[in-house]
Amino acid sequence: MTAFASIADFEVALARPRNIDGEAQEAARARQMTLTKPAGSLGRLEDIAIFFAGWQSRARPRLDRARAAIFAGNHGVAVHGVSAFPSTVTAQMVANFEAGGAAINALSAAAGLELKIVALDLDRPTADFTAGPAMTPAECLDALNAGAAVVDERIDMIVLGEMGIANSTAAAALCARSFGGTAADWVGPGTGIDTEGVARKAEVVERAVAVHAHAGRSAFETLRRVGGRETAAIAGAAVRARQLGVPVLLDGFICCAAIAPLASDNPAIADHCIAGHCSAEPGHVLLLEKLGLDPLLSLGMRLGEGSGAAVAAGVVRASLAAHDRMATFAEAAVSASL
Ligand SMILES: O=C(O)c1ccc[n+]([C@@H]2O[C@H](COP(=O)([O-])O)[C@@H](O)[C@H]2O)c1
Ligand SMILES: Cc1cc2nc[nH]c2cc1C
Repeated sequence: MTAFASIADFEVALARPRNIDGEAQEAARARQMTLTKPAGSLGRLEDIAIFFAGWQSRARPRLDRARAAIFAGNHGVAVHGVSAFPSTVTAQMVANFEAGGAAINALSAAAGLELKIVALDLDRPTADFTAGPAMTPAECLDALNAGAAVVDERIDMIVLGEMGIANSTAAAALCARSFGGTAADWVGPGTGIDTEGVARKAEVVERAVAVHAHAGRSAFETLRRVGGRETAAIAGAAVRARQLGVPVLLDGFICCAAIAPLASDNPAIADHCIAGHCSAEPGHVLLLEKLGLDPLLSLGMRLGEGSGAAVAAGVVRASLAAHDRMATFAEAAVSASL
């Protein structure tokens, strides 16, 4: 069954998101105060446990089933020489994911995540968005639903990631259309293009913003005009996760750029999301600020494929383990104060 039967269905889900369970959140906050440590001494680990409690509606949240979903797509905009790699690498890397040889295979296994790879019509790249919309409405709705399909109510967390040659150009265009600023604010080296390449990329993004300036600015229109199938899928997965109360861990610049159009429609839409890390792609700092997200890690990573979020999943696991397994002052007969 598809999550979003129509564009209107998706728009309702975006406009009327589920709220956090304040009672579960309060119960988790109260439990934190009873654990054998000075209050607040586990820093952000305490906040993460309270956040998970609120979204999972459980005072002692769990991470028994956590899933990483990596979406892959190809991009017509690649014809402008905006990536250091050819588009054929997208399918080659998907084969590598499936064979178990990529960074995400090692990192998701290390973090105890179930890994799901979703290749989205790789032999049918999106249209070049400097000439017209990247996707038809039907194609974009299909991609949103492909994303939504990886989320179900039995999972305790969804980690989102992507793979797609040239998608850092699409990501920059999504950010520029969602949050304004100049193309130069949002472009960077991606897979490793040189200064000249970055300038070319900025021109491509500027042209895209101009070509679509007349069009509606809804999240759906932005996702379909200048995004890719994998970024639409990430947006669909995030909105579906919100409907089901499943916390989301976001990866790097491209993954967060998929949320930008949603947040420009509804600034509260990323409230159930945690940014796993801050990527080395320069636009990510500004994007995180616009999304109101404070990344868990900053390791200079810029790989994508969910890798930074998978590393951050280890921090989430640590947070929930401490919250669940620590003794209380009463249980351990430790004096709680002077
Ligand atoms: O996650 C990031 O912040 C990130 C930063 C730079 C590059 N990437 C990855 O590199 C690809 C996009 O880079 P490019 O140069 O082909 O646009 C895509 O497969 C992404 O997963 C990812
Ligand atoms: C090799 C390679 C691996 C990737 N993983 C995510 N994006 C990527 C881009 C390239 C080029």
